[in-house]
Amino acid sequence: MASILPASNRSMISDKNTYAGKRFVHVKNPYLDTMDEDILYHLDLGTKTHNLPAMFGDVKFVCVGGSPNRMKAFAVFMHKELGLKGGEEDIKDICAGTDRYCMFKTGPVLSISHGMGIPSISIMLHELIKLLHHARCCDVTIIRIGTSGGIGIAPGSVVITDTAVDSFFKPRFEQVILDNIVTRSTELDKELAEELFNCSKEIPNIPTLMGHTMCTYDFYEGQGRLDGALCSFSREKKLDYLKRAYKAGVRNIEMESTVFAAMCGLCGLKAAVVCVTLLDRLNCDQINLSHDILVEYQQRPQLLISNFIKKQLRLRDQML
Ligand SMILES: O=P(O)(O)O[C@@H]1C[C@H](O)[C@@H](CO)O1
Ligand SMILES: O=c1cc[nH]c(=O)[nH]1
Repeated sequence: MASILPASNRSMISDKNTYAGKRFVHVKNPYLDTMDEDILYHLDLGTKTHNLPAMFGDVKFVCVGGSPNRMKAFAVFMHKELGLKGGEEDIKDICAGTDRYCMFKTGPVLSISHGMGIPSISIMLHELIKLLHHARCCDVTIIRIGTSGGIGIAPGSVVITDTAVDSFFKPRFEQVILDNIVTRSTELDKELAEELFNCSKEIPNIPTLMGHTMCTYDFYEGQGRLDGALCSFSREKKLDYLKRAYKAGVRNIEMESTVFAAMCGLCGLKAAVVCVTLLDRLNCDQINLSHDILVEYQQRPQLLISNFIKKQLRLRDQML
């Protein structure tokens, strides 16, 4: 594991990579220490080309989501909510040199898009975690704000994930490394999920619940949809699967939570997943919401997270 501390200080690091009460982001790769330069290719950033501690050292909250527009909208919203100087035009895409991901920073909040699915978010997370490590960030909370399909709950409900599970309803993420399958835990920060749930009680008219989130490798067959280009199962089999998922505690389905939980957990980031549901999969497969409703639903997790961040910052100020 690479360390940002001089060797003489390493005995002061606890198991959780804390130092003098601070929780640092850690990487678990001995080769990183031996590299003269680290190019974060898909973010268009690097340790020699950018002063990462100066650019990102104050980051305390990282919010990620699939869509670039949603993550830009979230950064603009946070900027206003935090009462920071300057307007929307000042919030620029830090990764503009690449069209793989978008990244916006406002005060201590970083907002990044990750595209769709496990491979896409995984590449982004490798580079983001290295970025936070190189920038010497500490006490970082990371939250995925996404969309999902609900099971047995009203569309527009917000699900705070207590456990991310795979398609077999198991709390694990299987990563193929060389020709081995490595199984990693998908445990999320329970305290953070509880805090978010308590925060949601202060926001009227947005039904919010805690439940398991199932993460799949595909939107269509992988989520038991009958409306893809391919479908090899019956309506009865689909409903039987989704009802078994519900019985196992699954309340929504998306495509990133297991790898997100696994990677953030291994690297010392406090992580949560908060997704709005766009439909009830027990009733339908197609998303037929109007544009306005879709936009409003996507703002629901943003509203909750912005309230949470403001609360945390107020608490921190009181403690200083
Ligand atoms: O964060 P988003 O809304 O992209 O999350 C879900 C899971 C997939 O990436 C995508 C499928 O529509 O939405
Ligand atoms: O049904 C849905 C809706 C959004 N995202 C998903 O992964 N599934």
